[in-house]
Amino acid sequence: MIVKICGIKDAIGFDAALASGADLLGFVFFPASPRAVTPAEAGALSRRHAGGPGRVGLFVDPTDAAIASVLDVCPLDLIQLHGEEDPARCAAVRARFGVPVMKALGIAEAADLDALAGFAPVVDRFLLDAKPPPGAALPGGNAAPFDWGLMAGRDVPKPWLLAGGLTPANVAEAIRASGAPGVDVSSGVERARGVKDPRLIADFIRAARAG
Ligand SMILES: O=C(O)c1ccccc1NCC(=O)[C@H](O)[C@H](O)COP(=O)(O)O
Repeated sequence: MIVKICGIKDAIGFDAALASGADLLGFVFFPASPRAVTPAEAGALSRRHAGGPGRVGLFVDPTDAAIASVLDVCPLDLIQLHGEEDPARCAAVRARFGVPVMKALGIAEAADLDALAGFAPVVDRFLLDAKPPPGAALPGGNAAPFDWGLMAGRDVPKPWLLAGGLTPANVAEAIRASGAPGVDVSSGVERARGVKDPRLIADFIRAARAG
């Protein structure tokens, strides 16, 4: 069970995710987010510990220059594309930077899963998330779940993470209902928007692994 803790922006969150055994840590490079970090801040956090969890850089329709400005100071193990990037853009990012790409797709109904086939040849992972609720200011990180049953028995063509509204209380059921091989969380391990809670991070990872 792969666990990604997204929206790490300070040493408390970083150290808690590390201590609790997270596999992946997400840094949000989207200035409008309450979880946003600068490239330099992410680089400094990364240097707190050599090795350990994989570093994921989350971008929303980034320019090449925006990605390069992060990679200059913060090595990434995975680039998460969480905007309207199409397969050609995913392929271009992957080829230009030589970093594996995880494409986030919003899911509300079974037909949304048809998009997976077009992306599969040019990405390394999928993050399957809820679509943003109407009026949401952010394209992700909205504490909104989708119908996990849509994933039951689905053959997803690449490794994938389930996201959207997961919490320590519901993650085990979400894994059971969806068959997900990995999970991603942000809001569900926060005590206030953008503020990670070490106890909730530990509880979430324990519940995901126990499920
Ligand atoms: O978390 C953000 O602030 C964010 C901003 C812009 C695009 C995506 C964002 N988050 C994406 C994630 O990977 C979240 O972890 C995922 O959407 C789940 O979020 P949550 O429902 O809050 O657990």
